[in-house]
Amino acid sequence: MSKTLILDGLRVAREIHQQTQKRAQKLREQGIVPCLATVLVGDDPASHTYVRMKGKACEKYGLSSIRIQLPTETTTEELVAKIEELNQDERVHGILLQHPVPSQIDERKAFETIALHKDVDGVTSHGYGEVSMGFGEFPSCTPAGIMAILDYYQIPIEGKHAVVIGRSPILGKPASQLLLNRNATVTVCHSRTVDLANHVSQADIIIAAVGKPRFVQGDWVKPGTVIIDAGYNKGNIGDVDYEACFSKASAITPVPGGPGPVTIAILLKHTVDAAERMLNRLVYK
Ligand SMILES: Nc1nc(=O)c2c([nH]1)NC[C@@H]1CN(c3ccc(C(=O)N[C@@H](CCC(=O)O)C(=O)O)cc3)C=[N+]21
Repeated sequence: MSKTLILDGLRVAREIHQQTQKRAQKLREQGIVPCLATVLVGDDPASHTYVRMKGKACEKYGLSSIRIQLPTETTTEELVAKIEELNQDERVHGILLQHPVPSQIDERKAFETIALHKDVDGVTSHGYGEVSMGFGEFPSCTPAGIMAILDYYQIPIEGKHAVVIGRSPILGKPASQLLLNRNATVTVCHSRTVDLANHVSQADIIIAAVGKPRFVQGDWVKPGTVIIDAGYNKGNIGDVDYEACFSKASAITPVPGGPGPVTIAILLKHTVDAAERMLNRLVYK
């Protein structure tokens, strides 16, 4: 068997960040500081870590960020009001509401409140719909990051059979749409799928987005498959049994160091995209 290629998310992220940093610098010279607002409800430690990483990345690459921290007992109405305020705030170009929110909150309703032009995280149904139709500007960040990894390593997508495991609104479902728009043949598997292993064994590309540690087994995988592990379980463990799948795959993302860092790079890129668009509206209006 030939050697397995490790798809290095840090390398892909670095390249995206370099471009973002240049564009952010240009914007600053024109008097606009691209700004991401992050909203975190409650005190889940993992969510705190992710949000902190997003804020730090903004700082490092020349964006500003506003961090909104709301208590665990926040109501849907309070969260919606906060998001509406950020929609109105002209300094803010992108809004990220960290998923998951505490269970008393209607998360969908909160997501839907985000103004489309600030939905850099691709969580609104409007944004998702546009992305699915093939003209959306801000696909959700992990799916966009997955595509960036495949493209960076020039992995062919057209005509390939992609099996997406998971159908969540900001990961599996939009990932399947992006792959479909690139002319992959897409199978979407989920918790009610019958004979999952059989579906997975027919994949040329596997996107693991289930949220179960080391779920995808080596003996499900056809030799030569490209494996993208988009899982982020406790302790930085992916959704793929890495050791067992590595020997079968032609290429595989590690966790950490796979789609995670690229997700953040895409989020910042989208924020700069949104800021550039606001500037263009000011100039050409
Ligand atoms: N509205 C919303 N949008 C999201 O994009 C979103 C979200 N909610 N909720 C949680 C998930 C998870 N997520 C990750 C981002 C970066 C890493 C990442 O960079 N991980 C590093 C390691 C992290 C560490 O060092 O602790 C890596 O994989 O190499 C992981 C996971 C974004 N998410």
